[in-house]
Amino acid sequence: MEDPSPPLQSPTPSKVSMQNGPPPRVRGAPRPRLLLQGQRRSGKSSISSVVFHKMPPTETLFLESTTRIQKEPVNTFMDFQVWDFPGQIDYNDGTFDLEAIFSDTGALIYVIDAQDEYLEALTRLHQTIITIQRFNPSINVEVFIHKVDGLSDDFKLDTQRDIVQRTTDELADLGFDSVHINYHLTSIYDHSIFEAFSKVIQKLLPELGTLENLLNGLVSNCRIEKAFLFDVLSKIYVATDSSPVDVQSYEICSDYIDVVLDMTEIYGYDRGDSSEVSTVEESKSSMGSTNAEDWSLPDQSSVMKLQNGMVLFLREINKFLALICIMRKESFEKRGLIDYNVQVFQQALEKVFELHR
Ligand SMILES: Nc1nc2c(ncn2[C@@H]2O[C@H](COP(=O)(O)OP(=O)(O)OP(=O)(O)O)[C@@H](O)[C@H]2O)c(=O)[nH]1
Repeated sequence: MEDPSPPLQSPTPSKVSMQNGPPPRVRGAPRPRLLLQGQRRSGKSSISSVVFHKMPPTETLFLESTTRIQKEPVNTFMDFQVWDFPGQIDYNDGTFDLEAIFSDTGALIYVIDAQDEYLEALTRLHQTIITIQRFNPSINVEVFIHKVDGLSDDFKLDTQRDIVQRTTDELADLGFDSVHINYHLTSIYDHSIFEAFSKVIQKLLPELGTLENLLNGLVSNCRIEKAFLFDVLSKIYVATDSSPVDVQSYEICSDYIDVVLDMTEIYGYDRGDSSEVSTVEESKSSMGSTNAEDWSLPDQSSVMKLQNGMVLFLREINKFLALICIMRKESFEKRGLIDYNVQVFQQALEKVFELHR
């Protein structure tokens, strides 16, 4: 990889978002809720810490066992809550208000430790799905087959096949064959956990189709190979164009965000503390701020030329979102066209979020 070229439109790269406070949201608006469940030590708290708190994976070795439900607000481009359940919890002991827990939950993320014996975890998963169906049949059920870093590729796939088969058979026997479940192979030691979370979050976005269409337009107008709209703080990708995502493209874009953030932490200039914004009692969306201050930031971008003739182009969209494109060197030569189209894309995004308020 060559040295990153200096930002084209700014003498120093900006702090993409780290310096800004939590995004403002509508007071009292419900936050989509994600439930993290699974057996003890399956890795629930580690997932939440690595994805939302930038904890280095090796430090999760020292996490203590969760003893009560941890309700954590996550303030990124979209405000939501993650509820981390202790592994040993039993809902059916009569002490829980199941309706309150499950009724307006966006997704159940059930974590299974793939390095351990998982039959008991599967029994609990099946019971949980059946319980949830009573309160919220439309919930997204996402199974993270987790800690796959220690497994060979064949073993990973065999494990996934076995889990899918047992779950499908069991639910069909109990008359729940219409429940749709998504399975993800995950590990905190690579990008797979961020990719899986991206897919979970995308399903909660009513604007997803529009965002994809906008990205498709951008990609075809500027001859971009792949474009991602990233939430900078969590490195979750909010949307991408409709060409297939290959893991390498995702990984390189995600690493690029880390590079840009690290650089801006050290060399970025202070653009003022916009955290004041969140203390002002204004009516704002929980999804993509429409506050003029957030959207009218000076354009910040960064470019990196890769050895294989490709170019990585990052453009800050607002204080939570960044667009990252992978394109051929020749396509990047039409820089004016790219800047113009990205500006149009940015304005369209602003309107989309405004409309969904
Ligand atoms: N190899 C590997 N280990 C992991 C992974 N994720 C978590 N772990 C380890 O699993 C252990 C348990 O993780 P926790 O996050 O505390 O598990 P938990 O599900 O929150 O456990 P409880 O709070 O008891 O319910 C820790 O030692 C983590 O380092 C992973 O992807 N791969």
